[in-house]
Amino acid sequence: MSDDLLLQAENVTKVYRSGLLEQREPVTALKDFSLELHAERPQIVALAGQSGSGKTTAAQIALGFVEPSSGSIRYRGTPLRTLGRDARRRFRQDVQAVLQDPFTAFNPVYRVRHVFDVCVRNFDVAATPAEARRAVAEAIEFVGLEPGRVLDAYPYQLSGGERQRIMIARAMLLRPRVIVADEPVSMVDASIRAAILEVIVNLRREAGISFLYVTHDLSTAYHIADELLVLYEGETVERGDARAVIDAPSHEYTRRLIDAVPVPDPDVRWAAEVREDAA
Ligand SMILES: Nc1ncnc2c1ncn2[C@@H]1O[C@H](COP(=O)(O)OP(=O)(O)OP(=O)(O)O)[C@@H](O)[C@H]1O
Repeated sequence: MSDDLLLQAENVTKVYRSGLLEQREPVTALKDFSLELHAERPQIVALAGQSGSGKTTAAQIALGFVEPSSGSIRYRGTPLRTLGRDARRRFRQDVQAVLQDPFTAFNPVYRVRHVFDVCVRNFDVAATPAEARRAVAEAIEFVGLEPGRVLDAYPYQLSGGERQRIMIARAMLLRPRVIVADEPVSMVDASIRAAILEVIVNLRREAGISFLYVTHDLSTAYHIADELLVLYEGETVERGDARAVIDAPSHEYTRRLIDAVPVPDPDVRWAAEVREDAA
């Protein structure tokens, strides 16, 4: 196995079974799912599909939050299940999550500063407190916010888009190799969406961070993703270069997803420019 493989899902299937007291049929959320993210080749891989197609399940499995029913998920060649303490800690730092609703990631009683203090305390972020403060400020500036204002704010005093950017800055502070972003822009309006997608593209280009970008929206995948996987009822029905797949889909379901994209999209021209810049 190549050392270059940072994160690898191999024929992963997830079946949710009901609890002892419930009598529901088991649900196969993900079937034979495979994915490779390489350490030396940062990529934005989009995972698209309609609601219930298995995207979040795949993301949660990649993060180690959900156990596959079969198949394996490996971090630097070792199955997640068998990672030792130190390797698990590296995995926890290397593979970060940015989720759909950033509000749930904040503790409302603490100022935003607390999110970063916890990271600095628990992870290897900087050698000295002064260096840590500098790294926090740099991460916040990278996502287009002003450290002096946001660090002393309470989460409710920020907009949804600002909270989402704070979560990206938090992930960035840990210098991860992969960010799993599950619908990171679905709850923000179009102009903020454009700014957040630009941060994602810049992080790939400037910090070498790969993204597993979960979305139901093929238009954003078209503009920022290198590779696109389309899930339909848990099965991967398309896989390939994002633009090539969308320009010439081979599966009827992908064609329907493309038809569902609202046109004209005010983001389209902007996002095309971002992608060209990134190339
Ligand atoms: N914890 C769970 N227990 C039982 N079934 C689940 C669980 N989580 C997800 N499912 C089911 O698995 C299937 C895939 O769900 P999943 O959330 O992965 O899809 P999704 O594509 O992310 O959907 P959405 O876009 O609505 O979030 C759905 O049928 C869902 O109801």
